[in-house]
Amino acid sequence: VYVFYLIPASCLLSPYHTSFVLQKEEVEDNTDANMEGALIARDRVGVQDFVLLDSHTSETSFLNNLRKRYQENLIYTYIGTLLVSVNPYKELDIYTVTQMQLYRGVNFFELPPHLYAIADNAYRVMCSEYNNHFILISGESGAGKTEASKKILQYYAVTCPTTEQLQIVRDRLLLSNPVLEAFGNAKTLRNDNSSRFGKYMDIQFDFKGAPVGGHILSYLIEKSRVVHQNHGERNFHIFYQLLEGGDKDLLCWLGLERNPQKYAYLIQGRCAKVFSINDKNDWKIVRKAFSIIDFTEKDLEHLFGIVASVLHLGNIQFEEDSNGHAIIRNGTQIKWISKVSFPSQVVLVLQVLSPLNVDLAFYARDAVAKAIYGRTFTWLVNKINGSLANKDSTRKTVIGLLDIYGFEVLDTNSFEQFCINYCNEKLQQLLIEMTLKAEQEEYELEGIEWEPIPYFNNKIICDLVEQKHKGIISILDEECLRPGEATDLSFLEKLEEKVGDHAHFVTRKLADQKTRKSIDWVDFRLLHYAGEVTYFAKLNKLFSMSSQVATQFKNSLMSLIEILMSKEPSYVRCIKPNENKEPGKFDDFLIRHQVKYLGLMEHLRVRRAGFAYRRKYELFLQRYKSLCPATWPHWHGPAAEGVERLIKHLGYKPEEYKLGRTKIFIRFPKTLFATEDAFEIRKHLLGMLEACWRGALARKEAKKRTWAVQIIRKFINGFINRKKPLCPENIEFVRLVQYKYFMKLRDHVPKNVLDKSWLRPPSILEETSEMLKKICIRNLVRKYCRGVTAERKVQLQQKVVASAVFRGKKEGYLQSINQPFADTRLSEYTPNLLKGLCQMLTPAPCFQYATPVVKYDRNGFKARERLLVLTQSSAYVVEMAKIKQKIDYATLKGNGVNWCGAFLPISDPLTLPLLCFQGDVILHCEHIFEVVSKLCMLANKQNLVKVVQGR
Ligand SMILES: Nc1ncnc2c1ncn2[C@@H]1O[C@H](COP(=O)(O)OP(=O)(O)OP(=O)(O)O)[C@@H](O)[C@H]1O
Repeated sequence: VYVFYLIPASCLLSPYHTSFVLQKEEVEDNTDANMEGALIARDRVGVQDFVLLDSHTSETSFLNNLRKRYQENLIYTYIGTLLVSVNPYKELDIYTVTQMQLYRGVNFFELPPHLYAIADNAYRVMCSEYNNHFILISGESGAGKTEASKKILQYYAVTCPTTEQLQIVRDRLLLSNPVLEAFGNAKTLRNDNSSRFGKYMDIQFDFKGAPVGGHILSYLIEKSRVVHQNHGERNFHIFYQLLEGGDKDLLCWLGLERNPQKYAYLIQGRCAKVFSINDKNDWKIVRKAFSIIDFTEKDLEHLFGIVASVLHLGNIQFEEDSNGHAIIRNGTQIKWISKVSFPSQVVLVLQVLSPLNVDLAFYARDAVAKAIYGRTFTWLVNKINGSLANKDSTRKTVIGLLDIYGFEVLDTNSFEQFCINYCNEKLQQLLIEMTLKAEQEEYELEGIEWEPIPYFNNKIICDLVEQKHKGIISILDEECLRPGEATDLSFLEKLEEKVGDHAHFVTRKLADQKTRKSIDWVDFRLLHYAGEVTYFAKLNKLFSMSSQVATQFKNSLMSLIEILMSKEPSYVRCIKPNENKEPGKFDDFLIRHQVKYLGLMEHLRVRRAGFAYRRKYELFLQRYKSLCPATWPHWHGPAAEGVERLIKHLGYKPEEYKLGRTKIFIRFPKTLFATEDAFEIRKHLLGMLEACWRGALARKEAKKRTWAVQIIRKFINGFINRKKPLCPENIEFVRLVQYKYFMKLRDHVPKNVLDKSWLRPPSILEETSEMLKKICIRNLVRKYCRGVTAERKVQLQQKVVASAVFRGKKEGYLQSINQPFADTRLSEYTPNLLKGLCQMLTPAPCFQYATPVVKYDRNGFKARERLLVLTQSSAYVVEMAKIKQKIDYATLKGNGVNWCGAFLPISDPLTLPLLCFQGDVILHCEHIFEVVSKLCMLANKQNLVKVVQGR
């Protein structure tokens, strides 16, 4: 089938050939096309893109569409180029390598929504425009963010070009995940493998689009989990993995016991066995991953030493001495800590005697444990970055994957929720700016007048949180740094004083009568873009630390936003369908809540405010051209004009669309749906006609020649044999005939150069078939020539010369064809002569060939035994060791070597071949075809040979 590409462009001018090329594509992608067809057919549930929902978009219709699709296992839906994903909580067969190949390099909207389409689109644009991208994946805990980012990474690992060397990078990128998950993930009530940190990962690609390196940034690891876990939750996985999977010697060296129940930091949540977690197995995976991402045994010794130190720290108990100061009750843990963490010098912190009371001593112990773990996590990320780093300084493009906690609203929202929600507020702001910017840029690019889009800009809330001197974080800083004691009330008062008149800030004092009851005296409420959240502003000893963390977090968020701003965005919004991790259960209330907090309605409004649908003219025309006689089957002018004719024919009203430079913009989904419906009906009718035709053929085979069959056959034959397609329906049949022929031809192409068979084409394909035949034969000949050995090539060259000299001129030539020419005939020479020859040819004048001959005198009667020796430049007639005659090839002129069968010296003279040099030297030899061919080749004078027949 690939041979079809060899057809010269000029052939494509005829409509037949154009449709043949289209047909070819269908043939070539047959399997995928079928699969694609099946997929599309399956995905006719609701709308694949929310922008196509009925114009009065409500949260309810949004939810209905999401539910309808979810119940059919269609977990992905677009809002324009944003992907909404609902966690299926079960394995779906949509992540296979075949699926990856299906989405690879395919236009974004051509296939049903999928993560792979998002990944592929970012990758393709990156490769073609050589720019940077990021994919922002957000959603609440358990919604499927981490799974999504892993699937995208796998997609790149499978579909991007790679070399053996690059496979190491690829493996490191993939295997950094289990290590980070071991140290940064934990079982929570909402998710058995919950990421307790925000992650941004850059994948770097070289100019060929191969992944060559990476870099990870981590945000806000939840350190508090190290010392405390809520009921039913666990500490970070690594602690359990080490205890369950670590071998006996390692645990012994670390002073650890296998039973997690022995460690105070591991039993806070009283979490029973988790069935979805296999710590022992995960330990093996993590250990293997460590070796691939370049961790040495020394690194691991330090790392596990620190993990063990944290566990020992948690078991330290204090008691009061006579001065009311805390003293350590039992020194065992300290000894172990000093042993296993010695290389990291963690122990120094603890060995300082500190005059604290018991409460503060416990607090300090936990603070140290958290700090150690936090720093270890940062070290781990840096170390992984070292192994992913690409040292080569050539320019790379990147795709960043941002897996970050979504908006969080709990019963009690503390400082942590404040940071998380602030982060989401910033990311929403980024999304608005980038979407609107992109929208505006597209309008400008397309030459369409900018229409203001009504939307809520959440910049006002971001400012409320982060503005210098006036924002909540600055006020928190000031309050903690000022002299005197800061309390929750003094902080709240400061807030009321500085931001009290802000429309998105409320406290109990500022609230109206109705809302006052719902806010406590120590609370403040922010009206986020996604909804209201009431924060608990209780100040405690941790507060001053929170202030530093908030500022740090603000700064790292600013630099993250800067990183993202320089890249092209793609968005994935993950939704958790129910609280019980149950497949198939769609909890309306919970999902409505997320739709709101993920800002999906807001995004939809922004996306729909202008035009619901836009598509390149070529693609639009390609899909709908069959709906207008002027554009079907082929439109030969510019696509934009074709689309104009098409929509005029379809009766589009001016307010329903706009025509840009390269795209058509359709304002309302209903306009598009009407077009799509018409297209479907048309396709259906064509399908029926085709089925009818196929049925007729089948009946023909069964020899049931009914009246209907005959009519249809007549009809088909009529236009197949006609040179021009008359109407759109005809062309469908022509394409079918072409398809059938090419499919059959594919199985019947000649297998070798001697195979002369060729499938007879229908008359409309004669010209194409002739070209294909020529191409095919040329290819077979080329293939044959490539398989010829050097020796065989020399033989063939000699045979070609022999043919040129003797074919049709000399009897016996045809019989000799299959006898190979010898390299030389010296073996037939007598030993005495051979000896003489060796003497004579010292030094050798580039000896090429020798054969015994019989020399006759000019009268042709006296015969003498001689040797004919051919060298590079001359022929010698040799007797014993004496050169009797030397004939330079250069001296041979017209009729230089004549052939004659005239002499009759020996028993059956008519068959005896004689060689005559310019009439002077007359030789008789057995292998005349061989001798003359070699002579001609050496003398390079094949045209001087004359074959003389008769006397
Ligand atoms: N596409 C999917 N197919 C099948 N199961 C999935 C898919 N996405 C998520 N899950 C299931 O849901 C669980 C939670 O997903 P995941 O850990 O990705 O959530 P998350 O949004 O990253 O949560 P967190 O914020 O707590 O880290 C997974 O362990 C897996 O069992």
